[in-house]
Amino acid sequence: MSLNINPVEAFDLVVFGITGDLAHRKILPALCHRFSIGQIPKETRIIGVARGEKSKEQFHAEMAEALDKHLPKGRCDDQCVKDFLDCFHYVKLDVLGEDGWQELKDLLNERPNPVRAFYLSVAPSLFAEISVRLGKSGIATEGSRIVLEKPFGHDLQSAKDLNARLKSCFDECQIYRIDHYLGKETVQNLMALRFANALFEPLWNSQHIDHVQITVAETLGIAGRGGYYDHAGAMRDMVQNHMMQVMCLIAMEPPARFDADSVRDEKLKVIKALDPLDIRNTVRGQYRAGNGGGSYREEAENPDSMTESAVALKAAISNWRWSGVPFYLRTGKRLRAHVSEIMIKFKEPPHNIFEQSRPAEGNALILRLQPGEGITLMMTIKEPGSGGMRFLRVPLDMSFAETLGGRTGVLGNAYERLIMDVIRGDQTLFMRGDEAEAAWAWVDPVIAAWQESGERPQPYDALGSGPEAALALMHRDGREWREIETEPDA
Ligand SMILES: NC(=O)C1=CN([C@@H]2O[C@H](COP(=O)(O)OP(=O)(O)OC[C@H]3O[C@@H](n4cnc5c(N)ncnc54)[C@H](OP(=O)(O)O)[C@@H]3O)[C@@H](O)[C@H]2O)C=CC1
Ligand SMILES: O=C1O[C@H](COP(=O)(O)O)[C@@H](O)[C@H](O)[C@H]1O
Repeated sequence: MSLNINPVEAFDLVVFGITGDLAHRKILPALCHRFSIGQIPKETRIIGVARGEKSKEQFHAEMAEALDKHLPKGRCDDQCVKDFLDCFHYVKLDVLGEDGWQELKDLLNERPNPVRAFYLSVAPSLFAEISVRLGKSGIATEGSRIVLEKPFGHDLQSAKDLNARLKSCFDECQIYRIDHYLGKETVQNLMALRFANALFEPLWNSQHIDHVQITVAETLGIAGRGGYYDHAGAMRDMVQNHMMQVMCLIAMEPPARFDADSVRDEKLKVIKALDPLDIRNTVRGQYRAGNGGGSYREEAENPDSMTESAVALKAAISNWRWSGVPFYLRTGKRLRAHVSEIMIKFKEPPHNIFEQSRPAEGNALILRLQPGEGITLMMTIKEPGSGGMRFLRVPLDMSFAETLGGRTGVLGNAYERLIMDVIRGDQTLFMRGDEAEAAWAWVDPVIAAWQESGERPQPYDALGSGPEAALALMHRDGREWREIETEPDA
């Protein structure tokens, strides 16, 4: 199969926070890979910004080291890395100070490329300050794009304040709020599955679907990120953004077109149709030492922490399509497997003609986000050779790696797709400001209720199955979570 990589025009990308973890682990490898496959022209300029003094040679050496560490082997040979580094410039600039801004402006204006983008890979507390400075100094020109990392605010009020400050300098069409889950192949495939196939859409409603499960389980803990995480917790870190975005893509009505506003309008309608979360339909957990793993509180260096490292909840969407179909969401750190998946559980056949042997369960459609991206349809078939009609549940399995062969290798991480979308000016896979606010409006009251309750999150064993109460959340509805298959962490 041939690769469909459309080259973009040369662009100028300023990365604030070029020395940071995210820039090294995700942004640089993403750009380097797209450069190596010829999508990014060599006239592109990548301008790194941070506070340290660095010579050009030192900066290039640091970037080369980061690539050596984080770029998957075989993605780009030495000559290609060398050519890629020729795109790099460095500006020493403390975004809270006055120095360096003019140098950045002069560099950008020296021989400007048609597209100018600013990637804010710095602490969220700096987002508003940087965007206002870019706007007021004229460094951000008409049509410039600004990319904001997550978290977008800490609650509804802070998200509104940030939106207001951003919009004082940028139009909404210039603002790209990253949610890297939207860049994952299977998440995009969810839209292809629903809207490029006629098969599923007629079944995609409360008449045929019993319930939906969304699982994001991680084996990683919070070591090294405790400062941020202990003030956030799983609800803010994962549910308000990634999981709600995935839920929206499952639940939204077909947009009229696959363009930014059509898709985002439909997602927003889903968020607005969510019933307020009842605290009794939520579970929060915090891992304790177990199975050789340390406790959350040790990792957070906060012996009294009340922050949740796991959440499970039952959501209800009050509209014609989804009335009576629960959406169960669960996420947690330090669980026994690293798995992200969606399960659409269909209802059992309405009438059983096999009176002696009823198939145990209805069909299930499973979309695996990671690892081993793919789609599985659980079917019921007749057990071969058995006397009479006895049934087996078997998978109709499609692994992207097997089906698409070499083509999946070229995809790289979710950031690649999203960064290239910024350069192309396509906002479809980015959150709009009103979506981010609506998502906060949904989770804020539960976070407040948890805090008011004064109750400790339920302890669960590190590297175990998660809080017991999450199982009970399902059992009391006569349902079960899909078993998480243990696979080595990616
Ligand atoms: N790391 C991750 O896995 C993820 C990160 N994010 C988000 O990405 C953003 C960056 O995170 P991360 O890379 O982990 O953070 P780091 O702390 O590793 O990096 C922060 C960067 O900001 C720079 N910086 C800090 N203060 C200033 C300043 N006053 N002026 C100029 N530059 C400054 C630092 O450079 P220096 O100190 O050299 O000046 C450094 O390059 C955050 O918003 C985070 O929430 C989102 C999802 C995942
Ligand atoms: O944004 C975040 O996502 C990661 C999980 O991302 P994944 O692509 O590895 O599934 C999570 O670990 C982190 O806490 C959160 O900030």
